[in-house]
Amino acid sequence: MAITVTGLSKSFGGRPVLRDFSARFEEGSVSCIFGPSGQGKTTLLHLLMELLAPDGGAIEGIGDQRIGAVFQEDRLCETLSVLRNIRLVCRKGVPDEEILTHLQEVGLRDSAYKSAGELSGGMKRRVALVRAVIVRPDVLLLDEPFKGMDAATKADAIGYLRRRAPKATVLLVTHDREDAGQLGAAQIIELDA
Ligand SMILES: Nc1ncnc2c1ncn2[C@@H]1O[C@H](COP(=O)(O)OP(=O)(O)OP(=O)(O)O)[C@@H](O)[C@H]1O
Repeated sequence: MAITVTGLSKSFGGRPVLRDFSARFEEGSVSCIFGPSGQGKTTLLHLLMELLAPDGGAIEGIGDQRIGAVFQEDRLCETLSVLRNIRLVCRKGVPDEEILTHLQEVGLRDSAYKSAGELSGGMKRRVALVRAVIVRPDVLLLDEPFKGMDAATKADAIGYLRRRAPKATVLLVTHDREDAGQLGAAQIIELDA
């Protein structure tokens, strides 16, 4: 189902962050969201996830869909192993082997039994990406998911995303213009003042 956003507005402490923002995200499409720091990219994702309420406007088409998210922060349980972090979002009965296969695809199989807190920044991002993708989401909301990854690791992560979530509606917040081409983005949204 397509997601439609109409006339969305949000202010914090009287300062407008989003003003009359409208967009349509077609089912199964990739949209990249660019814009300088502080222009409301993360806020937009939080509104779509209903972590924030808008001051005005409407969001339609997302309510019944399964959402996977990579937040701007990793939001991992640092003392739990990588495997356990991912298991937290999986249904009962998902075998370890399935989780390990996902981890292998992003180059993390050898880190499966390490505590999340021991990983580098780019490794944590990949764990967060697997955690978002493994639930087979209809909608993927990704806030700078490739932060801290070198070019080769990022290429692997993009390949993983395209292979494992080919039908998801993807909204990707990024500062890297090349991501749009690599992900075959159908739409580019510029948020700026
Ligand atoms: N919960 C909040 N309370 C108060 N102000 C907030 C809150 N969330 C965001 N803001 C403010 O809203 C503005 C937009 O923040 P947001 O994180 O959406 O920007 P962004 O475009 O994602 O930036 P960046 O590229 O730096 O991640 C910022 O000025 C931020 O300080």
